[in-house]
Order: sequence, then C-alpha cells, then structure tokens
Amino acid sequence: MKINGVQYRSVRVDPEDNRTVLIFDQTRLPFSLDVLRLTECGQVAHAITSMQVRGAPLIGAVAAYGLALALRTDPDDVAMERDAAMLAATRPTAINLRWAIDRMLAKLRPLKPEDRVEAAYAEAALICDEDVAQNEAIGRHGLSLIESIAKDKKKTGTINILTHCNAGWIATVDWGTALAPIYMAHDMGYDVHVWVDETRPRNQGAALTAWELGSHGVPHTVIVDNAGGHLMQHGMVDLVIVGTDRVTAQGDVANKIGTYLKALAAKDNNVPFWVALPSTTIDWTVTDGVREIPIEERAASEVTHVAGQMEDGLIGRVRITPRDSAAANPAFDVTPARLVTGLITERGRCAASAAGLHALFPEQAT
Ligand SMILES: CSC[C@@H](O)[C@@H](O)C(=O)COP(=O)(O)O
Repeated sequence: MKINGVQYRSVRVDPEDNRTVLIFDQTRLPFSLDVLRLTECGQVAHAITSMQVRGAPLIGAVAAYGLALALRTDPDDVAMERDAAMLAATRPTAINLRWAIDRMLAKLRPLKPEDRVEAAYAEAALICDEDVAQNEAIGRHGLSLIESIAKDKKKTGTINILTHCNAGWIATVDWGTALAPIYMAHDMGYDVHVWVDETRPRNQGAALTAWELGSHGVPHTVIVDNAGGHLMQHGMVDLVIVGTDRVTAQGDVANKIGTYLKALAAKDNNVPFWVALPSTTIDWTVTDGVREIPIEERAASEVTHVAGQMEDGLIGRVRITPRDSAAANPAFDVTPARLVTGLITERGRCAASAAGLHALFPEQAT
C-alpha cells in the first residue's frame, strides 16, 4: 500500500542490518506515522499487547519475526519453546497468532540450534509474502462481489459499504482483508463510499481505517458505532464487509466488539453481510464460536478514557466516565454463521457453513 506515493508493508526487516524488525506504531496514528525498531523478542511481545501492532494477520507475522529475534539470543530447544509460548499468549482471540507460531516451530524444531536464526527469518518472510498474496486474492474475490452489486443497483449511484474496526493494510502485511476489495473497486473507477464505524473503545475505525482510506483517496465518512442500523433502515448501506480474528469450522465469526450488532441490523434490513479472511484465520478445531472462542478482556481504562490529539498537538488521553464507575471491556464478539451472508477467502467466496468452507478447503474435510 502506498503512503504519499511510497510503497510500504506493515512489517519488514531493516535492509541495513537484515535483523531489526520495523513496524508502524499504530497507537500514534492518524496523527503521526512513526516507525518502531524492534530488536528483541520482549519488544515484539510488548508491541502486540499494547497494540502498537494489531490486526489478526499482522500480529501473526510480527510474532513470527519475534521468534527469529528470540533465537538470536538463545536458539536452544528450551528457550525456543518458552519464547514461542510467551509470544503466542500475547493476545488470545486472533488465531493467526497461534497459527504463525505453530508454523514457525514446525519448521524450526527439526533444525540444529545454530541453523535456526536464518531459517526463522526466512520462514517469517514467507509468512509475510503469503499474507500479501492471500489478501490480494481476497481483494479480487471481493471485487467481483462489489461489481455484481453495482450491476444489481442498475443505476450509476454510489456503492455504500459499511465496515467495522480496521481490516485494512495496516492490520495485515499489505492490502488488508475487508478493505482489499474496496481499494480494488476504487482503483477500477467504481464509485465506492465507505461508512467507517469509529469502533470504540480504541477507535480503530476512526483512527486507522479513516486514515488508510484517506491516504488512498477512497471517499469515506466516519460514523459513531450506533449509527449503522439507522443508515441501513434508510437504504444507505448496500453492503457490509468486515474482517475477522477467528472463524470456526462451521462459519461463526469472531471480530471486534460490536460486529455482532451490525450483523443483526444487516439481517433485519436485508443488507448483505460479508466477512473477509485469509485461511490462516480459520480455526478448524472449533465449531461453536460463542462457546469456544476465547474473548480478550482488555483494560477498563480503554473504556473510561479516550485517546486523541489535544489542541496543543500532543497526543493524550482524557477521562469520560465518573471516577467511581466500573467499566468492562470485552474486545471481541462472535457473530453466528446464520447472520453471515458469506465468507470471502483467498480461494473464493463461500457460505458461512461447514459445507461452504469444506467446498473451498476440501483438504480440511474429515
Ligand atoms: C484483517 S484484520 C481482522 C481483524 O483482526 C480486525 O477486524 C480486528 O478486529 C482487529 O482487532 P484489534 O483488537 O484491533 O487487533
């Protein structure tokens, strides 16, 4: 994805030393585009827990590099297993994190310790390249969906797409999942406009999705999280596309808190509700998302306070609740498959069901 004409990936290795891992500090966006230099595994773990990096595919890719950094310090079996377990535990809901660590370990365990660092960097780079290719394919499969909606509208009106949270290029290595089809449609000249849910409490929509879309020139409007139902009732949303942190084998979808309410409103108003994901986000070991997917509980301070830019230009946080009020902060919810119109994957689109997923991924059928 380009910022001011320059091509970037959301994670890369510094070509100066072939060692340091470079990320954008997402806690500073949209006000400041700061690059963080990660040289130790502990810094990577901190970047993931503090959400300097976030988004399911990206935290998997960055954790893979985190293991490469850990191996530089100690490549022996015990240390590798310990550091891998520590990285995998940094956030619980996105399955891509565990998937990436498991893939790294499968590659590294059979190797002699002295061969592991180089192999780890190479495997992490492969994970990144594959993520970019998968997201580009998701973009193409989602694009044809937008094209068919444009034809169905039978008028040259704007195609209004609502999205929640941030499932754009900054949540992946490049392209994004939910936003990839939107970027492609925009680039092809389709008149797309995006309703951007602000996505309290951390405002990934207002801060990140709006910044991304703006950087790419895609028309968009930021709305409060509760506006979507109203817009759907008034025919102002043609399509919802969101990303996801974990999809079950029967098509239930975990995503940022509030996604479920958007799916309910979409169902009530016959608005198509699509979920975009690389297959690395599918957890084939679970079926019932509401019962089985662990939901991250984050700090109450994310609810009681809001971060933003002060009048003096500094980024700060202000309290918005009474000091004595308790606050709860479940970070994700699960949208049952029955509310999902379909899934957009790198292999094509399918129904959110075991049959739909198995048709695209027959190697997973038991
Ligand atoms: C392509 S990213 C898909 C999801 O990871 C995204 O929608 C999301 O919910 C991210 O949550 P976050 O808590 O910001 O990491």
